[in-house]
Amino acid sequence: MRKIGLLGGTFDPPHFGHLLIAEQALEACQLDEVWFMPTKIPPHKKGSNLCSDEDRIEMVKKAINDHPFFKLSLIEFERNGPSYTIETMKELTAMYKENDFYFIIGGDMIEYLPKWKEIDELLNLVTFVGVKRPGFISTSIYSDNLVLINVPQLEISSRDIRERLKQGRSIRYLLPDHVLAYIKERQLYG
Ligand SMILES: Nc1ncnc2c1ncn2[C@@H]1O[C@H](COP(=O)(O)OP(=O)(O)OP(=O)(O)O)[C@@H](O)[C@H]1O
Ligand SMILES: O=C(O)c1ccc[n+]([C@@H]2O[C@H](COP(=O)([O-])O)[C@@H](O)[C@H]2O)c1
Repeated sequence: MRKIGLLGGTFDPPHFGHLLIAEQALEACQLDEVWFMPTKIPPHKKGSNLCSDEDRIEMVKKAINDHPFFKLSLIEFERNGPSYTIETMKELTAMYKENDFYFIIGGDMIEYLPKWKEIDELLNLVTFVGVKRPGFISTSIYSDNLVLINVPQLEISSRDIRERLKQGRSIRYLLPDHVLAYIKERQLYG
């Protein structure tokens, strides 16, 4: 069996926090690859103004292109409606029977897992990898299907990056240079 990590996210824009947790999960869980999986419509961020699909996809490509084991999955762009993980996992487990899937989530998401669509069925299809974060609970009722890992803390978020850009402040060293150059070239978030 191949062990595949999945990092689902809005990636608006992708940043070093995403790359760090993917790398740490790869190592801690001895994964073969991590697939970055942008959401078409984030299920719990309805109504938010996202960058275009094309820009978010392009930025993820630029963020991961120098890593041999980071890949891009566009599976959620093939469906309409909110990108519920249960629907994605049903498709992925049917398509890749030789893979075991590990879904990586930040510590802020752990306590919201009970609210995810069809969570009990989802837990049969995937193991969650939760990245511990200070200030957020790191225990879960799903301890049988949730691996908790420690990673160095990076207080970087897409929201903060968007805010900084709106205010004309620097975002250097918060995300990869190629992503930064793309944001400037396309005049995103300004
Ligand atoms: N700095 C970070 N440390 C740990 N996990 C993170 C970090 N940033 C994002 N994540 C996790 O990565 C996944 C995808 O995150 P997402 O694309 O929503 O980015 P975000 O920075 O949380 O966005 P926003 O600020 O717009 O809410 C989520 O599971 C989130 O918890
Ligand atoms: O399926 C759900 O109910 C569900 C609820 C909230 C978040 N998710 C997934 O969690 C991942 C991170 O979400 P976000 O909004 O922080 O980018 C992304 O892949 C979402 O599709 C999934």
